Amino acid sequence: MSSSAHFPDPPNFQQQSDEFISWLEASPGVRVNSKIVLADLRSSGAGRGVVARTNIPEGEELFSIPRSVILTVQNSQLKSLLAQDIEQLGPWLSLMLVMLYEYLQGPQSRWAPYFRILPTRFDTLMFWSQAELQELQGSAIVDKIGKEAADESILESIAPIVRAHPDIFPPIKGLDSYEGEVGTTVLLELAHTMGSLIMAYAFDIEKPEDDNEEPEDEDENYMTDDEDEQLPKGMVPLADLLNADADRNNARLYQEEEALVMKAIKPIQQGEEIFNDYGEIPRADLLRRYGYVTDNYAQYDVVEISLGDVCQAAGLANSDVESQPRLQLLDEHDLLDDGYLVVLLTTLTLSPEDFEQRKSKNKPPKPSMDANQAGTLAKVLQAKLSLYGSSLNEDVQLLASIPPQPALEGSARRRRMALQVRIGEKEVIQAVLSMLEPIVGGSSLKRSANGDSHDSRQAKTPRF
Ligand SMILES: C[S@@+](CC[C@H](N)C(=O)[O-])C[C@H]1O[C@@H](n2cnc3c(N)ncnc32)[C@H](O)[C@@H]1O
Repeated sequence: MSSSAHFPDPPNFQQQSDEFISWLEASPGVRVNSKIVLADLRSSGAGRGVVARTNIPEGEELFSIPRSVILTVQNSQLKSLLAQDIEQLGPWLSLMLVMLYEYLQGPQSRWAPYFRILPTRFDTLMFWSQAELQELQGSAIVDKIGKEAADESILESIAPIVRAHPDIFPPIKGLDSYEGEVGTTVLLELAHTMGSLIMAYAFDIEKPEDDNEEPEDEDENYMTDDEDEQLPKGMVPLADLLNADADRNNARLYQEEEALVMKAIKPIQQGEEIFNDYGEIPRADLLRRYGYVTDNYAQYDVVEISLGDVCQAAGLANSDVESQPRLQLLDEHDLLDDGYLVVLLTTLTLSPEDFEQRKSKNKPPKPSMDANQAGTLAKVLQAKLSLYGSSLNEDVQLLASIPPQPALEGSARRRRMALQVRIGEKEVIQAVLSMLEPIVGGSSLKRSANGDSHDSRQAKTPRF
């Protein structure tokens, strides 16, 4: 993670980096280009990162990690120690169990020098207290954290295996067992640490023969339900020490037959940081998955609108498809999914006569955005704005009074990041309200529910 407090032994930071690189380079088949260095970027709040020592041309290999060096279910000894097939737990939980095992092996683990440089504390939302999460009140991200579901999965699938094999999963120092209240709390903490490492560091590992196939787009949650569909995950040493930037990324990991190879995808200048890409994700998701926020990603911020939000603004009693004929009509035509907001608004704002006509022909209306639909959407957005505990103007002023992120620790850092997320989402809302205003006409949109005049912030391109 970003700041020094997230690393277990900050005074030995550089030494641990050096030991890690020595260990890696001594592993059979590993190649590390001498033009790169593992750098200490704590002063800019980015933990470790990889930097170019000299100019690197486009296409040059930066490092190559044989598949046998990746921390995976396949490569760990654990599978030979347990009778059951741990792969059946799915990609998340199986790797979590394997990482728990390797972590508890301490210096005996094949990956011990790797574990020593991985963070043990996280700013991902899974670790925020209720009071800290309060700062994100109004943001849809709070409902995506999935802490309770993750706890349940760990207790159901991981805990019984760990508890049944104290020889394989020894209790950490000072603990008798992973039974009872204290044991369970410690086990959950350890499992979440591994889960968070997987979320922020692991790669989906394609099978060699799948080289040309695009990996599935998943990972929405900390642990998703459709695990059968997912690729196995693995911790790829060094590849996961690249920080990320959606615009400035200059390297990519290629999954080859025998090894995973990081290559420059642009010419890289001496002293430049080498970035991977986590994709164009909103800052709320950056915070949830990776525990940091950067202004570069402000352009990807979104505001999420649920079916329920739209139905409520349109005056429907509920958003139950069975009991709402208008929703039923859309559902029959597969138009209730994401991406059909305008046709939803059009259907919900049809007059009763027009709707009856459409229904009798079993034909949804063509999407349109006149004053009616725009007014309903504006209502949705104003209702969203009213959910946040503060106005955009208040947030902007507050942010201006707080020091930049690298100077902050703990709750202060989290508060600042939540503020950035809130501001981003409210700016999207305000930008859309501004676009709707000429369509709706009149003065109904002049002022948002929180008292922000929305003509001040129009830089954002709204995305839904
Ligand atoms: C895959 S790791 C990268 C290595 C990490 N910096 C470290 O020291 O272990 C991902 C984590 O690095 C941090 N990170 C990645 N990209 C960043 C960036 N552009 N700025 C700041 N921190 C970043 C976040 O804490 C994220 O969870």
